[in-house]
Amino acid sequence: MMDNGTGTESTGGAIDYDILSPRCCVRPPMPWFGMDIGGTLTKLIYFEPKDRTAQEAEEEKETIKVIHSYLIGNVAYGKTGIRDVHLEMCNQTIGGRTGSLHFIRFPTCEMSAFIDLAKVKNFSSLATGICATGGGAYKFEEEFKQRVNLSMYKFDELDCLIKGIHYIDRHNLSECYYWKNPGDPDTCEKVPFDFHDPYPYLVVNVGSGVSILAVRAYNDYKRVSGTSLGGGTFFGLCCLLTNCDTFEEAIALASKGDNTKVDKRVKDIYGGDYNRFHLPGDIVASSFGQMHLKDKREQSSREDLARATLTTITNNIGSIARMCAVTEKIERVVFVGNFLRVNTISMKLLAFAMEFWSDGAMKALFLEHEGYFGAMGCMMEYISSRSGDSFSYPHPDNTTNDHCDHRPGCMDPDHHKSDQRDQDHTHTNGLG
Ligand SMILES: Nc1ncnc2c1ncn2[C@@H]1O[C@H](COP(=O)(O)OP(=O)(O)OP(=O)(O)O)[C@@H](O)[C@H]1O
Ligand SMILES: CC(C)(CO)[C@@H](O)C(=O)NCCC(=O)O
Repeated sequence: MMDNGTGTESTGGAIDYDILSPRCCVRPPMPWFGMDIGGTLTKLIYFEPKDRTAQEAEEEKETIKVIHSYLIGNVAYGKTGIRDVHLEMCNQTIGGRTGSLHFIRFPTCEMSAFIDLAKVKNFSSLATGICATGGGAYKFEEEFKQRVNLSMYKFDELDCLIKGIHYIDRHNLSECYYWKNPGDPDTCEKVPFDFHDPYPYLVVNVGSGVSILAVRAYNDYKRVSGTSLGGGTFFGLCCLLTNCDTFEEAIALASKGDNTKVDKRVKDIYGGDYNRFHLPGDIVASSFGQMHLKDKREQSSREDLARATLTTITNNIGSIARMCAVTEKIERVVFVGNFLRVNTISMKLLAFAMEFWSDGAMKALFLEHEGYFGAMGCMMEYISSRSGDSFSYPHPDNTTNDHCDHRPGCMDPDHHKSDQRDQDHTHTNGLG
């Protein structure tokens, strides 16, 4: 039997709830995390409750205090863990508790150090398990069990992705944006986009690999395609070609490079435009198409190679996304995933390509929390699954800040009883 941090004891895999505290009676005990263990990066969201009474704060277990001050007192953890402070979301009401969401990431190859940390911080005295999504939730399940006696509460990564997008978009007014005039460096600007009525839309999740989903309603999506040429390919090829070490370095190199020294453009082949099929001379006809020539190889710098790699991967993703959008008859395409982190080059390229190749019919949209939606959805799934129903995840159409008479981001069940009925109705063939 294990103490689960609520003052009750759990008798198996499931977490018990403190029935003595009405505020906690149907909610999992703190701390609340959502974790997305991806092929390259692990994303961790931590919910920091801000509504504790003085007595609750005092009675809080020492382990919770230690974990809390470690996470909130730092912005860097070890050599590679980072808290993205600029993404923090304050005044969020989730599962009846109000607090802040903190966004943390570290390379998945450091999972062993993370497990060590969970051991040192005595996490298993608080909970019998950890909720996780992404491939790593499966891959590392055994290791978590063996080394820290924590079970994995696993949730599907694409369910979590969609749920996370819906949650964060509804609770951060400036989440969604597009690039206006993406082809013109002088006038190009980031413009907020009202994603209030989003359906249907395509999600292109550019992580290590790429998954493309068509989302037709709150509880209706399918994975329509994918490609293994994703963010991992860019980063991997860039390391090989330029000997860079970090993603940030790869992007910095690309920002100073010129892909036309590496690629073959239409005008390198035609001497100008290929008018009959409306192919302007400036577009890439063949990625890396000049690199069979020794002198061109010698003239191309690390920066040029990084830029060409970024352009190649980005254009390929844009092209597949556009074909999926045509097939699915969808005009709004939302690009997410950490490949887009600090990567305005790719965002503008995608925005330009989508507009150009669709004659202005399609729009590329972007979200500020880029790679964190899976982890967010995971936290939502966890809270709703552990509370025995889905009260904490009401239908988003009824929970926008506009519709809620209560606090922004309010997800208090008492405030949304009628929303709940809507959701119960629609959830039967839901995402899960
Ligand atoms: N600090 C970073 N370290 C490594 N890669 C980074 C970093 N920042 C951005 N990236 C890019 O983000 C990609 C990973 O994105 P993301 O975290 O969305 O995917 P993932 O969950 O690891 O992968 P998958 O979903 O395919 O399992 C990397 O392949 C790289 O292109
Ligand atoms: C395998 C996943 C889903 C892991 O997140 C992702 O990396 C992906 O969608 N890769 C592309 C696989 C494909 O070729 O469809």
